[in-house]
Amino acid sequence: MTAILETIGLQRTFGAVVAAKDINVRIDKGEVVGVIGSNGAGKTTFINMVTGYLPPSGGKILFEGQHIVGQEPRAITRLGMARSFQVAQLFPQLSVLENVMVALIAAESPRPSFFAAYGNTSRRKRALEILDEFGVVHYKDARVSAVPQGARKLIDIAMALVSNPRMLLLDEPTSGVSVEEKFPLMDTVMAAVKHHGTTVLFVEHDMDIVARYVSRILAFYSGEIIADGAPMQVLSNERVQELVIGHHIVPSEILEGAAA
Ligand SMILES: Nc1ncnc2c1ncn2[C@@H]1O[C@H](COP(=O)(O)OP(=O)(O)OP(=O)(O)O)[C@@H](O)[C@H]1O
Repeated sequence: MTAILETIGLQRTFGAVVAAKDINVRIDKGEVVGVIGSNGAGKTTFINMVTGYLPPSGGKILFEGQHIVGQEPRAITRLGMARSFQVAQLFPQLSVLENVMVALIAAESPRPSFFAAYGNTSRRKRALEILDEFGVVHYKDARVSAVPQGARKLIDIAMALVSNPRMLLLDEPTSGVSVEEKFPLMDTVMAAVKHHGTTVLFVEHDMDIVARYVSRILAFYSGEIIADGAPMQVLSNERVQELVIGHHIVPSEILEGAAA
């Protein structure tokens, strides 16, 4: 079976800092992969390279078997790989619906025109559909700057999914979201990606979220993947507990997190 995403010998240095050291990963269609690691471990560097925002210093990246190193981020989006950012990338002065329509056009066209958003009923319909699916359609006419943080995150992720990508990368989807909002937010996102059959990879610091939503974990430390496997296996790995989580957790706590 062809992997949806494969990296071979992926490397990135910033001067003397090695942010990615020979990263070899293969992700199959339908997987939900969590990326964990302490600050500076190389998680965002990995996502930035895979989505075309940062050129690797060496190595290969294949999306559905096609080499994508050197392609622009927008070209990679059009191939079917979308992403969201740690801080939602929205136009604060535009309405929520306008933001989603801009995202749809950007995913469709090599040279998007903002004005192309208007007068196209099929795009408008699609944008409203995804806002409805994410439970935020009642904000459609609100300016993004007036929307609460949790809903803003959902809108950002809805924008990444609006073009029906086959793979979605999320950089800390629950960062800045309150404890009460984070599980409902992830439930909504996961229901949407399951419905669309989207393969997902997301960076997350919150181990409760990771334990509950992913089928596989990649643990990064100092530019390397130090563990790769099922959540139970990775979260109970001693090096991961020492270098990533910072404390010892027992398997029953992991199971509790997954079942909560
Ligand atoms: N543009 C840059 N210029 C110089 N060094 C960088 C740059 N981007 C990242 N680095 C360095 O590369 C290493 C990996 O950074 P990266 O942001 O990928 O880590 P991270 O795991 O995403 O951390 P965090 O959880 O804090 O977001 C760090 O040492 C960081 O300082």
